[in-house]
Amino acid sequence: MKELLIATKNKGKAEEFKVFFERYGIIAKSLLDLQEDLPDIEETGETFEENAALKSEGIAKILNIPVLADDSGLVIDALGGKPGIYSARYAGEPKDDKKNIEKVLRELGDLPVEKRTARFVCVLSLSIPGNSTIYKKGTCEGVIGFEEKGIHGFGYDPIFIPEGYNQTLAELGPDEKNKISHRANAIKQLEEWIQNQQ
Ligand SMILES: O=c1nc[nH]c2c1ncn2[C@H]1C[C@H](O)[C@@H](COP(=O)(O)OP(=O)(O)OP(=O)(O)O)O1
Ligand SMILES: [Mg+2]
Repeated sequence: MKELLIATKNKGKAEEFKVFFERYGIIAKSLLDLQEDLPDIEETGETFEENAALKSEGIAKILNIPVLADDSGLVIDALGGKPGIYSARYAGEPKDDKKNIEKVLRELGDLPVEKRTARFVCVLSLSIPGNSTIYKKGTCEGVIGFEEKGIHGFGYDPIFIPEGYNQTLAELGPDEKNKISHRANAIKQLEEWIQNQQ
């Protein structure tokens, strides 16, 4: 069975990647699975693509193996696209999902549902030593709810209601989320590459 390293320290993402890649007979390991503690990579880019590449190229260079990275975030129309690439640290350091959610809900206030449109964006970058990095993007459209609901998932899942549903991703749970999420859609784009590896 092949392995692929995902350059993430986010437990929620790592778990989703394990489930996705199992389908292809690939064991997805994250930085949390490694013995050595690799340096934290500063996400100083101005786009999801730049930040993903900083992570995948940075780790691929250190270990000299193929590395996949995920840079993702929540783009809210009424906030001019914020928190966007700043989603993880929207309410400041250290990153805190609960504080980030509270800040978003505070900023949206009682805006009506038709003005609460948003999308999750996921950019995957795959860096194979000696090759140029490839990028795949996935999105998931929805609206921001009025309060936190549900216990599954991570990040902004308790306030994100995907299009066509009336529950948050945190209420829907992993099986449903993994069919429709931005990350699932980005991974579908990677399928062709994966199939060529086997
Ligand atoms: O499916 C998702 N469900 C809920 N929230 C999500 C999702 N996907 C991204 N998000 C939020 C979490 C975090 O606030 C930011 C990602 O920031 P991002 O820098 O890509 O990830 P991170 O710092 O948590 O881990 P790492 O950089 O080690 O991969 O967007
Ligand atoms: Mg990050």
